[in-house]
Amino acid sequence: MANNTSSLNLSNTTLWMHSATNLTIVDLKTSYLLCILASIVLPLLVKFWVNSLRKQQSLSSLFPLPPGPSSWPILGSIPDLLRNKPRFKWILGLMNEMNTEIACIRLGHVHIIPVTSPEIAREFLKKQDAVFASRPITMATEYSSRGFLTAVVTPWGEQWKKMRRVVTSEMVSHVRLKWLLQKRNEEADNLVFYLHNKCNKNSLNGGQVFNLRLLTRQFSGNVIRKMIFNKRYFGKGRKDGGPCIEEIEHVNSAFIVLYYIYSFGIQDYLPYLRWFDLDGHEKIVKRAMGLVNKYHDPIIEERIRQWSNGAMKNKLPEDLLDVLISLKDGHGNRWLSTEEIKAQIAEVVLATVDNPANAVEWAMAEMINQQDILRKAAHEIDIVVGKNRWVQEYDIPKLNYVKACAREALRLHPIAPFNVPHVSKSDTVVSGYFIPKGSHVLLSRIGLGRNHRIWNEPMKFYPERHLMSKDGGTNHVDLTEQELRFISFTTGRRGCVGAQLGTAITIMLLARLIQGFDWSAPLGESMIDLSESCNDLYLAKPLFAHAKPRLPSHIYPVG
Ligand code: HEM
Repeated sequence: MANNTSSLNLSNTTLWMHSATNLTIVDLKTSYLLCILASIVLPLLVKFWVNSLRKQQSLSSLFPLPPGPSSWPILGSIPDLLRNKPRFKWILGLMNEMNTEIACIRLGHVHIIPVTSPEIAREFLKKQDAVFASRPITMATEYSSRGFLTAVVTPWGEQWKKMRRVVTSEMVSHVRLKWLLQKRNEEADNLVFYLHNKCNKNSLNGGQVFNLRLLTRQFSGNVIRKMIFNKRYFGKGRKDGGPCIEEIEHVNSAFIVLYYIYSFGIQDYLPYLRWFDLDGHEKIVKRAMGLVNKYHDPIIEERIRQWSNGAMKNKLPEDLLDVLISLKDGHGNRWLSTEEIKAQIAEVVLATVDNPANAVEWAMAEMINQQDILRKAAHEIDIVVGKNRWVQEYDIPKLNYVKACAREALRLHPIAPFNVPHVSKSDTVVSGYFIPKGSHVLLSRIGLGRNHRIWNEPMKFYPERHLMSKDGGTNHVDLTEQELRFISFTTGRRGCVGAQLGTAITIMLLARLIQGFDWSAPLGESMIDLSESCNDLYLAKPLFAHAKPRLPSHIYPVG
């Protein structure tokens, strides 16, 4: 037994020794391999690190920052920003003084890069689009997006990708827009019904004077409310199709938020001062966003309850809110949280109301002063559509001149001084200038659209400029401008996803106004005053104009 045991022990020991030897050999081999690998990889890593460090150093030492004003330590040019209002005019004034189409203004720790040249704009948004595909973190956008849950203002990352996908495929895709066409048609019909009704009731020289700022903003608001909530009115509504106090407050609040988004608030450049709300922006934005949400949130919460308690079990989605609630992830759970739904709906309302309303208000003001342009647009509609039916979205491809008028309004009278900011994700060089990581690139909408180098007589409202092609032929016109000679929907990773809907709302609004009515300055005024507001780019005074029906009365919708 003992022998057996010892032989067993012996064999165990031998086995152990064998495996130990094997292990040692394996260990040795592994270490050897690791050493070889390390000796190859480590130097490579170090070289890569040194190179990228050198590249960073060399970028900033080889290339200058774009020209800009001298600035204070820590504060940068914030004292000048505080002294000069409106802030966008001060920036453009500086660029004019320095005779430059790209500049660098340091505000706190942020480099602001304003651009007025389409060639340089294309370098940012086309050539180096991937580098400039983020957005800044600001006080106002934090409120408008409920902490960066949405597609427009959220910095680059997974949340932005998710919500951009939601908006693109579930809210404004071709299929969705076709599905919701009837709702948009109802609002286009309601517009001419409301105007015609008013003209008949209180006729003044065969027509009536209207506030076109109110009309255009309400039309855009009505369309998006119908598409999202399947309703025009939040409250009881009005039989004549006009807005009630709730809808006016809703759209006005949206415009207030839009005004303060990216408006150079001090807290965005010196975040530790946010608590003091030095320029009062936070209080205003919080209140206005609260008013927008006051109308949306109860409807959204109630609808989510209906979907979860089975009340909608056998129903099909009727509007975009239903669509968002019923989206499912790979496990059959709701894909969007309640916060995401609320945030994205509010953002789509903001994204929809401003550009179409402002472009049409300005286009109408310019065209009323140049009646030959108005007549030409009306003539085009008469030829394409006739006088026995209303213009429809399917007519839009054929309404080249009407589209040229809207395009000209977007070029000459943009709603905002700058495009939505693009933030750089790394150091880079553009147009021979060093652009540090984290810079805010601001394409100037008026700097581009009114650039003398690009446009003949840039301050003239002249739709024909969009019809003539370089070879003397006629262009097919649409509202997009990929070459960034002015800003409409821009291009690239952060470009607008709502171009089709935006075009439909803008052109239907403009075309229905022109088709249904003859427009002139109110009685007693020979011309519309085209002065621009001192603080922004709106018409200084809302456009009031006289409308007179121009189609046979049986064509106008009733009730
Ligand atoms: C005439 C109407 C419109 C105009 C002129 C317009 C213009 C713009 C512009 C200039 C941008 C910023 C692009 C950039 O950062 O380079 C933008 C972004 C965006 N727009 Fe529009 N827009 C219009 C209508 C709409 C509508 C109706 C929607 C509907 C959902 C929409 C959704 C968006 C979204 C989601 C973005 C952000 C894309 C991103 O950051 O990834 N827009 N739009």
